[in-house]
Amino acid sequence: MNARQIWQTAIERLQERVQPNTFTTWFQGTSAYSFQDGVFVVGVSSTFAKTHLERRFTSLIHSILTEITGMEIEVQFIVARDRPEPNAPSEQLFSSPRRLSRLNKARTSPAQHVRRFAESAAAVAKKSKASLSFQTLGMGQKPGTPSEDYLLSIPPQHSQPEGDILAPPMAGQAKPHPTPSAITFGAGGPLNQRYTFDAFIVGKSNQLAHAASLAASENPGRIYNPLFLYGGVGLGKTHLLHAVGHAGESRGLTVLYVTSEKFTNEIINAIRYQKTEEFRAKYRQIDILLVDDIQFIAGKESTEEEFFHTFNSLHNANKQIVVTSDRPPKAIHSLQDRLRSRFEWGLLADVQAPEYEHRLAILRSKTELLHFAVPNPVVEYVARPECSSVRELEGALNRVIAFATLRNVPITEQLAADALANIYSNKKPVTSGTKLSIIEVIDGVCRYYNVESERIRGKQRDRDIMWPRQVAMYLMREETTASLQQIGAELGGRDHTTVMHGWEKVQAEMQHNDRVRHEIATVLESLQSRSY
Ligand SMILES: Nc1ncnc2c1ncn2[C@@H]1O[C@H](COP(=O)(O)OP(=O)(O)OP(=O)(O)O)[C@@H](O)[C@H]1O
Repeated sequence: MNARQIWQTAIERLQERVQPNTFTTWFQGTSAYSFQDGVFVVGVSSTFAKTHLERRFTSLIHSILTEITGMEIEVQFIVARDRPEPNAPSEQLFSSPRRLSRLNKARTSPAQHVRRFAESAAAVAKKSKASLSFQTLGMGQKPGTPSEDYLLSIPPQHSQPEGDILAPPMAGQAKPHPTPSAITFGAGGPLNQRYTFDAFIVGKSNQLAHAASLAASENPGRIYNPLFLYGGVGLGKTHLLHAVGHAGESRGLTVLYVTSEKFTNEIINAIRYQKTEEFRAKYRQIDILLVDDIQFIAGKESTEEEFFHTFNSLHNANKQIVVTSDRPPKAIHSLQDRLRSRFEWGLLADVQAPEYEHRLAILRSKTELLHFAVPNPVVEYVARPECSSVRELEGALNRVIAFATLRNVPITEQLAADALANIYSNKKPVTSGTKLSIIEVIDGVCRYYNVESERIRGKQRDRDIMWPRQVAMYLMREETTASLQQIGAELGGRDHTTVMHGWEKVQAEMQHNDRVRHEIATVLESLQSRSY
């Protein structure tokens, strides 16, 4: 793997671990600058971005790069315009046998691996799709006392295959021009082996989604087509999507799983290199199309257009379509009506946060899968209400087990309390930064745009006040713990859908406009520097 490929993989993992808008703000426009002698240099577009990335994301990037390469990596950032010839040395890095052997020597020792896992566990505990797998403990293992083999057997994270997503170019630099032949429309993402129906624990919160997914997998294209699964983060939508895929594959059907980002990138490249026919051929020969996070195609005209035609052609041929989203179609405001109505055509099934008993059942099943004897009081402790997403629950459990392993002590409630002290207190995880209050956001936005808070809260709809108001909505949703309703109430009694619309407007602008991205980052920076 050269530096660009490593960064491409890292970017995909970062996208899974940070909020979409955080990703857009801070990681779009970054690139692999160089990778030499264990030092990975990330090219960024401004000194401001460099400072912010260094402060907030160094440890996350470090742990992801270490996962990908299997080596301890030092991360540095450089404002890309400082040096004009990025990547030149890095391309040869892994092709040189001498370098390879040097790097192999630098490979992480088991002890380092254990330490690193413990360090990164805190970061991934809150939001991680890490698929850790664990070897069965040896016979005679004392219950509740995990062996170190457990940690040493942690494989690198489930990685996406090399896709056709190009590493994003640095700001101000010409986009890389792959030759058309370099663009491939291969298979979609791989299905995660762990995400099966058998491993999915059904409770009240996901009963409908589970039953519908099972039915769709047993009668693909015949009932519930499309199947639209929606709900909050980490609640099992992707798991169900993959489970449908596994069931389809086991019947010999052609299954394609794709994230909407990958779908979008394929379309962009297909249009750019006149490969739309190839693109269409690929998508129209499949039996089951699984698209994750469909909400991200909203507002992307060509992607929506192409998806619309793909949808129609598959649906007409009775091929199964299953999509996931973080919200129902009617709440995806910038989605074309014709797509919205097609999504509503089949079955909409939501997944909610699991209630306490359901969380207990999920945790018990996870401990069984991990072959770990975790005492009941500890399972009950981990199932505490603070962990409302299953991903968080998994992270918390992994962390408790890692703590016990590292210290070579039994898993007790006290140990769980120690392991989860940061997570189960009100502190936010390192990568999320400190949460702001909605008043701080209003004050900061007013200061930045030089407008009075009464106007932000008022009824005026002039352009000069609409934008700051929408920025306030966006930042309140992202940077505070307030609900949409609370934000609306604070902003002069507005409806939660208006807040959602404001958030989407800013989000969409940030995706297409560097200047806006920078502007929002600056407002946020000013807010955070005052709140520390
Ligand atoms: N009911 C369940 N039983 C067992 N495991 C579950 C269940 N729900 C979720 N999980 C596990 O929780 C983790 C997160 O689930 P998943 O990635 O499917 O969430 P998601 O809803 O797609 O989240 P996002 O919107 O962030 O993509 C996965 O490891 C998954 O296996």
